[in-house]
Amino acid sequence: MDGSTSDTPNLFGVFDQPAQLPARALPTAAEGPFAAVAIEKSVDRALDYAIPKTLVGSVVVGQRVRVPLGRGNKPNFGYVTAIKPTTDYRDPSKIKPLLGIDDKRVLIPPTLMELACWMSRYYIAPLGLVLECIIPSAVKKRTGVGYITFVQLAKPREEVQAFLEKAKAPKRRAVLARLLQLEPGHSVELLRLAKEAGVKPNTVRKLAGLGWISLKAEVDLPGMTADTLVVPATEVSIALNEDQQKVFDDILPRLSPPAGVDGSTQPSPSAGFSVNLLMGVTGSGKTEVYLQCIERVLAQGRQAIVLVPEIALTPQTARRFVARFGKVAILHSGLSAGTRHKYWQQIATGQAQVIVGARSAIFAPVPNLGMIVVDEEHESSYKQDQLPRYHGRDVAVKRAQLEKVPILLGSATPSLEMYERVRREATAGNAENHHGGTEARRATRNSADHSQRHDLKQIDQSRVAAGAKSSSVELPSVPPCLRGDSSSSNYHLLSLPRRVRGLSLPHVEVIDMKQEMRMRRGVNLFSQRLEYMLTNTVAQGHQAILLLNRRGYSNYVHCPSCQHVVTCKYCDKTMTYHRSTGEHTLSAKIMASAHAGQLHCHYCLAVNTLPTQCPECGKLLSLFGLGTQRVEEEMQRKFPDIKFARVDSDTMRSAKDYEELLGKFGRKEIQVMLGTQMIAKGLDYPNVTLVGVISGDTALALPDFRAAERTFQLITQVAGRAGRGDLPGRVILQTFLPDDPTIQAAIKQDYVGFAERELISRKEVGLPPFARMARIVLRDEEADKVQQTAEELAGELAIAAAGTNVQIKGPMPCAVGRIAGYFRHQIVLQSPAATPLQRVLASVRARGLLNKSERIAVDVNPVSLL
Ligand SMILES: Nc1ncnc2c1ncn2[C@@H]1O[C@H](COP(=O)(O)OP(=O)(O)OP(=O)(O)O)[C@@H](O)[C@H]1O
Ligand SMILES: [Zn+2]
Repeated sequence: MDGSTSDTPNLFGVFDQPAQLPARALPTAAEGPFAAVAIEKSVDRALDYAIPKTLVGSVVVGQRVRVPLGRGNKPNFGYVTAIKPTTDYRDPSKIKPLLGIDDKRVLIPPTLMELACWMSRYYIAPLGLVLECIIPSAVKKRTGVGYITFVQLAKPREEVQAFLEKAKAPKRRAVLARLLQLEPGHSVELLRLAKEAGVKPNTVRKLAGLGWISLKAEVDLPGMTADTLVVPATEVSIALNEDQQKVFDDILPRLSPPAGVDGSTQPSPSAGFSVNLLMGVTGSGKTEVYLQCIERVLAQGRQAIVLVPEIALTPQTARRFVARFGKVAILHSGLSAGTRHKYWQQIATGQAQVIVGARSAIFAPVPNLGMIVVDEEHESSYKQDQLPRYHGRDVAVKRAQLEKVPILLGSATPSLEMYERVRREATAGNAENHHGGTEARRATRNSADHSQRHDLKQIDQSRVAAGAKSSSVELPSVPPCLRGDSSSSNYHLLSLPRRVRGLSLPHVEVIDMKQEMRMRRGVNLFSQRLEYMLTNTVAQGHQAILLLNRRGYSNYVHCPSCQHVVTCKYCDKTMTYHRSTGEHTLSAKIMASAHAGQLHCHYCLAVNTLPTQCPECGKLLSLFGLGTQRVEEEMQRKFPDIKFARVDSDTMRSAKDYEELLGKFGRKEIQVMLGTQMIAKGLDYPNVTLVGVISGDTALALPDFRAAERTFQLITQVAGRAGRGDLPGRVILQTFLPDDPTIQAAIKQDYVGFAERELISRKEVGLPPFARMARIVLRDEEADKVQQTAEELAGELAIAAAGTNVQIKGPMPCAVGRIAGYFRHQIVLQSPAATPLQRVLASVRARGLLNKSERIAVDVNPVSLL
């Protein structure tokens, strides 16, 4: 970054009235300094502009500016990424001057600028687009900002004095006389001046037209920042239990501020960047550990950012932060533009101490970051599925590294990427620095015996903290500079192997649905066991959660005579039947004509009516496959007295709907919630004693190498909702594949066992986390054309990859070969290491072959391969 940022005006300086230069007939300016500007549009590089004399010193890195672009010199917005004395342009005389500063504030502080540049490189996204995504549009548009007009004399005091002596107009005299009372060079608010002079504001303004005074509009900062953010904290810390305390003590030294921040001169040897993966079973009190770590950081006058997968789905978690700290900004999608801007301003001034939000909260411009927490780090909703296709968790790790602060990642089911990396780096760090890795390992094993559920045999547990004898003590004898790359020793695996208050994990009972089908007549969505348990649970006044990870009624409309399956006209996907609300059907396998409802495509959102007969042979159609609507129907029929609610994106239109529903569930007005993965996350209701998984298999068959991982995570997470109060929890897991190893691991809630097995098979076939992957999806309305373009691009990639260990796979049609009328082909790049892969992509990008367009999407570290 350029040194010129050091004299950056206060982040909240006044907004400039944009300095205007005529757009046409731009003077050329060969002299420096120059500003490199990333245009908001998708120009894939920063362009140099000359800084006009009048603006030298005012233009700084991170500001939003106006620049001419293209032949017509059309004004465009962009962000200053660097100030430089010279330019690399071959003909500097052709360089255009910058038109003006749009906003005097530094919208992108230096570290965020660095982060943006990294994202642009890493995720193959134009820098301007990355910056666009970092700054909320309400901030750019300055929504809700009030202005105050200030008045100042524009002529020498003597001249004003002389004028006063002869002028007749009493009102003007009053105004000018008042201004003369000010200290030279000072200004006064227009409204106040008018009032004090006993004139109308307009009278004052007229004096500006006559040249006597100058007016200057300044942002009403007090109005912007003084607000309701401060809510009195109502909750006090809970005393940590032994496991939590061990984890906390382990992290504590890494939470200390760098030297000087708290007046100390000695830097703590472990302060700075560290990655801490907290592997804690469901209900083990991870959130309490986050809260107490954050408390420390706030006490040092620093701020914390907390990422949660989706605010709307985790209102309980968000509330706990507010209850504990008060000055918390919760960035949820329901904020008005004005509030969003206000929050941004409050964050930037350090008034908001804790920022809680979904992935984009990682861009909060906090002035003095102390730590980052990523809750449920395994969640795929951290990945953005449009440009820039970043992963919020990975960007968070990068930001922590740039800011030299610790990051705490928590999950009961860590992503294999994170787990493998932390385990590897922690071990490497230990082996390198300790020479005692094995010893530490032995010590860990001896004392880790209480964690029966975590089969620790196979992993190198050298850094699992809880239950271990402080195994991840930092290594004071080795000065930081000798530790080599920080990544070798800054990774820590921490664990909370037990639930709080001695509660046990719920018992999981597996029901083989094949057998169930043989035993009972007809199609039964609920096994006898689940029916029994449900009745029993409700009879005892307890509550239940039922999971079915598919919405709609039936995902498979099929003709039993000719085997025709109804697919979307625009996608290679079966249509899902959605019953109209209020409609009832009488049996699961029923004539289509008895149904009223529509066919929905979950890919392109197309909606059709359900055909009355098979379009191929004219016979009657059947409905196959489960959806939440169908389970709802069966609930109504079998348990007419149970008060239950269906929770999926069709019934929950807004965050408010969901909050209301959770409120009812909390007050026990609802006995059973039936829903998609929406209800699998973070819910903490002590009265829930039963969790039913209607079909454990829905995600297993997806053509994606993460299918097993997703299945394991989902089952374990939803199982974790049971038995969080004093009563033990039970889980009924229905499956057609009771012997599948993933289902087996899920039954035992054995994360380590699952992870180790899955990692071995990923390693064998060279899939992430043992390979870096990038996926390029091309699309076109014409099948031939997309194939041809894909082949050309694959050819170029192959040339760029020659002599490297980057494999180019494809082009091949995507698993979903057509979406919304577009044919889709993909090319997958894979390499054992990240760098060569990045190099290949960079070289092809530099030739303009990956430019942003509707027809090509580059996804680095994709989370889905459909
Ligand atoms: N030391 C403690 N003693 C007693 N109760 C605790 C303690 N720590 C946390 N709790 C309580 O236990 C419950 C579960 O804690 P928390 O929600 O933090 O678990 P978690 O690990 O984040 O769960 P999950 O991952 O399943 O969402 C909460 O109600 C919390 O208040
Ligand atoms: Zn479709």
